[in-house]
Amino acid sequence: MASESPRDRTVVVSAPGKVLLAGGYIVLDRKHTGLVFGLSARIHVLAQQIRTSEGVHLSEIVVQSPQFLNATWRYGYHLVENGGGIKVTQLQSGTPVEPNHFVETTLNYVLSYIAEVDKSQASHGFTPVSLLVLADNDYYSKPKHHRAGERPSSSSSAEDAAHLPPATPLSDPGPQTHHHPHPHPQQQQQHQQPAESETKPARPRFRHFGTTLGDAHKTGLGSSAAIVSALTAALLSHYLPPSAAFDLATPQGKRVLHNLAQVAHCSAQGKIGSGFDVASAVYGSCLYRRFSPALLGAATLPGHGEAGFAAALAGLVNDDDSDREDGAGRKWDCEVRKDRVGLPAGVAIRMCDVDCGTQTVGMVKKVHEWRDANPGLAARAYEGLQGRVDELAQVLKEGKVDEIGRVMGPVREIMRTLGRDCGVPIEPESQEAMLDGLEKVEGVLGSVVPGAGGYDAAAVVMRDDAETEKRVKGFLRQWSMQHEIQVRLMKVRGETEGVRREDVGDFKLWIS
Ligand SMILES: Nc1ncnc2c1ncn2[C@@H]1O[C@H](COP(=O)(O)OP(=O)(O)O)[C@@H](O)[C@H]1O
Ligand SMILES: C[C@@](O)(CCOP(=O)(O)OP(=O)(O)O)CC(=O)O
Repeated sequence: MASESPRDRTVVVSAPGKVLLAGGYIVLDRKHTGLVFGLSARIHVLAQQIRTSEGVHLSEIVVQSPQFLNATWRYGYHLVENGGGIKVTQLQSGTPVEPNHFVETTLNYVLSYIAEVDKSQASHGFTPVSLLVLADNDYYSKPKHHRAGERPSSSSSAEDAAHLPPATPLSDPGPQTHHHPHPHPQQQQQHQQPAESETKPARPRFRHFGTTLGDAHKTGLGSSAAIVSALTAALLSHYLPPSAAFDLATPQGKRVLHNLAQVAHCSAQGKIGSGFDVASAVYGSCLYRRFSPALLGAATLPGHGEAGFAAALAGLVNDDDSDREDGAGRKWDCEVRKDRVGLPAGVAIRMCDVDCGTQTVGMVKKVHEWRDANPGLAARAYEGLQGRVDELAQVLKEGKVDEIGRVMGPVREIMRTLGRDCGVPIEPESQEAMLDGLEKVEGVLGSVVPGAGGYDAAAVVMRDDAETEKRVKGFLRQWSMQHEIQVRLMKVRGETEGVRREDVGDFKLWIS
């Protein structure tokens, strides 16, 4: 008899989105740090064993995002020879499903790690698991017709989504159509509602976006880092037995999670960024110094599937060949300073989504070209920005509300100048004008273009009261009308906590 019932292994883990309030570009350099806040918008992953009828053997891993159309990814897996790790293969049947590269890569890395540290998983095979991804609503914009209190006028993709055919059970390996094997409770609720009900239905906690994931409009909160981190944590918590000592609540558990999620995220991205987004998904708000990029080079880690990959991955993630107790021999040399970050009481960091359709590609590449061509100038600009990052962190941490504006102004100025020097729109004129206007609204303490900058987002540090929120929304409404763009204040706000286990009871609707 199995010692654990399937229910025992059901876990829900969530990880927050991010906003790099100050330190864009300089944080790519280990000499410098960035001030990053976790966000209240989280991506949750519910892992539960798929229960099969007696005698039926399934070796599937099913990932579903029930907020999107055609978003069920089914995988088989096999052990690659010569210690190349576990490789998952997407199973297609019926309507083809677009691959989900971040999910697939995370499964490859995390299952390889688990099979390496717990050899019994490799010999017995992984028990079939369902992984449900539930993203807080602010990660994606609403479909246009739901904006500004409008009601949908006719049949639309969102409405179609609300009338999807009934669901097939998760354990059914039969042909797939574009509907969700796991029904969206919003759909279930819709069917249960009395037809004559004229009352506005309650806003669902996880709404259906009525589109495929590929067509969804992202609001730039760092969905890929949050999903990679939450999926990694859910898999580790679900599969590793207590004897393997993976515990998300401990510093060692967080370290393993952080290292593994960074490696998987970099691989899926196809580039090694600073990693501030994964660090804040795991640890929450912090002053972040990056890890040395060489850590993930071919000298440390063979490619996935290559001979020796699994053992090298486990060694790198566990970082267990460090020779000193204080960790000084550790390979992972990133720094996460949570003690340097805080927010004054009564002050909130809020995010604006700017829907302007302007893309900013290759900004990092251009900034680096400029930096390499102008080392002296660049070093001065980077040092100047570092000074302001530290000052801003200190003012926020020490609760000096009256000084926030004084220290945020120069952050904007340096970013704007950097953009002009490099010929990239870090704080383009349209954003400059909007932020100037926003900063005149009573209760707004400061604003910036977060992260790499560009046209599509703004972060506002403001007094956390209903009156200020009303004035800011009013300003943005007017600005949107006058400039024929859509700018809206999202509900999401800066929050300090990183990854966390959620109460499974809060997700009862989603448990099969
Ligand atoms: N709700 C979700 N369900 C499944 N996969 C998701 C979800 N949200 C994001 N992803 C994954 O993350 C990718 C988006 O990553 P990216 O373009 O880097 O966006 P971001 O800037 O938000 O991190 C998607 O293509 C998908 O692979
Ligand atoms: C330039 C950067 O320092 C900051 C980019 O921050 P964003 O928040 O703009 O990032 P994305 O969500 O990936 O678009 C690059 C980095 O640190 O990796």
